[in-house]
Amino acid sequence: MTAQALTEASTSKFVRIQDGELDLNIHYNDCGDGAETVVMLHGSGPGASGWANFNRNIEPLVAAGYRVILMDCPGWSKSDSIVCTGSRSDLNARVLKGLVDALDLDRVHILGNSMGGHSAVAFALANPERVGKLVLMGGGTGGMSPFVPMPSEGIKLLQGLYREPTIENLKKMMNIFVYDTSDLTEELFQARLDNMLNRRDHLENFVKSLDANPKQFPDFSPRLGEIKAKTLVIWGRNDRFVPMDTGLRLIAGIANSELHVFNGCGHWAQWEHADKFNRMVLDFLTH
Ligand SMILES: O=C(O)CCC(=O)/C=C/C=C(\O)C(=O)O
Repeated sequence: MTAQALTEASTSKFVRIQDGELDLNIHYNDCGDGAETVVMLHGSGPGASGWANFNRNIEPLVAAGYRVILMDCPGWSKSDSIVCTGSRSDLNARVLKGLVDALDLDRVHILGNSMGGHSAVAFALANPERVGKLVLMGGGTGGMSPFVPMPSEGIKLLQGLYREPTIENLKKMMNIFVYDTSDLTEELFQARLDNMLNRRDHLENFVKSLDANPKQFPDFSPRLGEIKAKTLVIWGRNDRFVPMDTGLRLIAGIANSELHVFNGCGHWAQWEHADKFNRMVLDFLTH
């Protein structure tokens, strides 16, 4: 498949993951056919999906010869819905293990945004032999910040949007989500709202999950030293969702890691600074 031919519809696939009490139909996009695979894991905002989070990053990686898999976590997009009362990071990691087993992939690089970063770290802790390199943007572990009151202003707006999914609340959240809001078109807002409202079960289950367990993303700080994978941590200097000092905790814990901070960048580095981000990731994966 050529990079130009990639669309959400033409790459859309499903897999059934059965593991203990889990029995879930999981949606993913399968792009390119390179020998090395990069899995991309999206964030936890309402209406998020692999395609929505990474649409500016897929083609450059496919063109460079990677197979790119976008997994929609349980509770998002076309994947089955779920109420999660424990660690959502570990739940996503279990589902990803099911997916890489089903696709017969021995080892994958994982690129995770926010919740996707938390889930990538959970996967690396549980399955170290299955991980090539890690790229963590605006996430990697939950936990408190010594500098920013938690939940952060962005996370409060995100949770408010789950409880009251209106276009006004969506705009309030998106307007502090990215640093430069000029790329946030009415079309983008509408597409995101449609994604959200198409799956009210996801919205309701997220709220039930939060009510049952407000700490969906545990603090992995004490275990970060176990991660041997080469890791690139990327943050936005102006991130108002997951504070930048989380990135410092990650590089303090993961020995083989480095941190890049984008100036003029909110919580969506891979979208806000896509060209430089893509070059940086390709360089990191190749060397
Ligand atoms: O609460 C956390 O630590 C994670 C928050 C998070 O995952 C937010 C992500 C939002 C998006 O990536 C999105 O809406 O696209």
